[in-house]
Amino acid sequence: MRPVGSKYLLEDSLGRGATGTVWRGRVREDVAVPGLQPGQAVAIKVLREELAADPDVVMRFLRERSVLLRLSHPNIVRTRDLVVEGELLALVMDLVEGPDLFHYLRTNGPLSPIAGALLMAQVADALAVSHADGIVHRDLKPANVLLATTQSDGEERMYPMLTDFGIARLADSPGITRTHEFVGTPAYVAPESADGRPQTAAVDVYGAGIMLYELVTGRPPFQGDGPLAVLQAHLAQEPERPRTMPEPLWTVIERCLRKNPAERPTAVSLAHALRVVAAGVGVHAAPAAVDAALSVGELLVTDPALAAAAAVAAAAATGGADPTQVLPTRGFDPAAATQVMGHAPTPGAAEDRTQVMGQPAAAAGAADRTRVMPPMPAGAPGAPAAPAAPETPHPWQTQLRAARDRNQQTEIGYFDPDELSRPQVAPQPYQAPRPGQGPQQGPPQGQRPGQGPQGYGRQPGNRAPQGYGQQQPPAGGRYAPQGGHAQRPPVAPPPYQAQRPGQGQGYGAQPQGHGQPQAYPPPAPAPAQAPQRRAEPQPQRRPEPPAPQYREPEPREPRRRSRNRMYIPGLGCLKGCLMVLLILAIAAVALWNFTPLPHWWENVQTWWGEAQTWLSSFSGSSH
Ligand SMILES: Nc1ncnc2c1ncn2[C@@H]1O[C@H](COP(=O)(O)OP(=O)(O)OP(=O)(O)O)[C@@H](O)[C@H]1O
Repeated sequence: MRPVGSKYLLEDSLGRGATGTVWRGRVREDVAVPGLQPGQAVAIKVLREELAADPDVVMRFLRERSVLLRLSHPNIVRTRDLVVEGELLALVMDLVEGPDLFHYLRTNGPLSPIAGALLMAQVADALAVSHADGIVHRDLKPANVLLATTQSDGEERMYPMLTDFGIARLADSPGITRTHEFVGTPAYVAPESADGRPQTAAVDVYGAGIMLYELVTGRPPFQGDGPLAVLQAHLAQEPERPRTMPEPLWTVIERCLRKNPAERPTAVSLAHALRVVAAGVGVHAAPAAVDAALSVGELLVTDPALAAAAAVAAAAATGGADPTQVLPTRGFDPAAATQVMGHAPTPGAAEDRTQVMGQPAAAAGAADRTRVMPPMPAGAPGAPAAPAAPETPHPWQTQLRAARDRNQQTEIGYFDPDELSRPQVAPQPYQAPRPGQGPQQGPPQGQRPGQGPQGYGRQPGNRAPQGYGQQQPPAGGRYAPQGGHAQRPPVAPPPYQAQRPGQGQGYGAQPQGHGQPQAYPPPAPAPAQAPQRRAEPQPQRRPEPPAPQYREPEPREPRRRSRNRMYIPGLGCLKGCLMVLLILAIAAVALWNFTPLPHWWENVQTWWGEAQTWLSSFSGSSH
């Protein structure tokens, strides 16, 4: 066991992320740590050496120590200690024995709308508490939600615990991420983060919206063939409502995914709204609950401070007001949050920001997991006309790339400066499933099967194309979110699914006339493109075989000679012969000296002499 600092021992590695390695550890038996028992098991995140070596990160680490330590909520993994010793920075956290949501989804597939809403309601609770304390998570994603287990009524139940609070902020050091870079996870990155605007609590709400979408559909709403395309989509594309998404849930998601941060709901109202949705979309929902769910939009309250800030920003854009005033000051400390983003609203940074904002930073984008975005290259659309200097990869980027190689969850976004000037292929919109095909079956258009980001595009084989009716509650019904929902029955499909004619077998299989009102009209049809394409099938043209082309025979490689300049023809053979002769000579000497051969030779000579004598005497007597 390796010691960490003077109080902890590392046991085994639990996993490695972009910012460090998480270890299962233990408090030393002979020390006292407030809130922890001697010998207690803990999780220790040892930050990467590059972070520990950065004075800016160390300073921030120390400065935020008290904030991180006091952040306490049932759905937040508690940080117990921060270790700063020599070249080592580590966070000591409560150990959560359970999978993270990323791996859970990969193994079990998407959640039902009710389970997804209830799970995210608890995540939103955690966000509300942290936002009230001035902490923006900034890297919300399934990998940062651990599923803890608790016993209730003799049954194991799972509930989410948000981890990695403040890590993205710690890692975002000017010394590590240069101008125009950010630490984040592209699939979950808010548009304002993507283009370098100040990041407020609204970035977490955006991340929550992406996660919610992913939880119930199995894939994030914005995808693309690479980081650039994904970030572009965040900035420019509107999310598509999947056909099977219940309307109230879609209302919530759509509001969270607004491009304008001021239009997103607060985390508090999000948590409340999600519980209302969960109560009103089930087949057994009471009519009043169904009505409440349909009016969920009214519960989603925006932050007036953000709205005011947006107004100031708009004024600044037109009249040149001080953009630093854009930041809201209520509820959390956005200035602090912004200052550590590497896009601080200092005059210099503001200049930088203008440059970044001109960039379709989507264009600078990334596809997944924690990623450090490289600086915006000169020559990109909107970039200042600066002399293009070849950039060597920042050590942090190299480290992150290595981390990506080790851990699928982490990717680094390098992009070729030329790539920015090339038009990006926008990801195809959500393609409606064919009749009889499940809403989530198969990857989106333009994506090969099994190619979905982090494998989410792939649906587990146990989910036939039957809509939510096929979706199991997590852990085979084990997941029962806290807060009075623990005893909910397994999720059943919402009424509208059961009553839709002409759908896959799952719909027909639902009991009819169960006394529930049809809560929601069928969702709006899928984008016009897809049905049109199906309704008017174009004659498929067979691709013409390529014309046979004459290919020059490749010149033969010159024969390789030995490095020995003196080449004697036949020397190889001669050497072999000499070797054989030598071996034969040695064998002959050995035979002569170490066998009775000389004696036999003497006998042979004697017999030969006798034979000659006998022959001569025989011939003499015959004459
Ligand atoms: N408190 C904890 N208790 C138990 N396991 C944990 C804890 N914190 C993290 N882990 C596990 O450690 C592994 C690495 O966590 P980490 O946060 O470094 O990874 P990540 O979120 O995938 O990476 P990153 O966000 O840096 O890209 C994950 O598999 C996670 O489940």
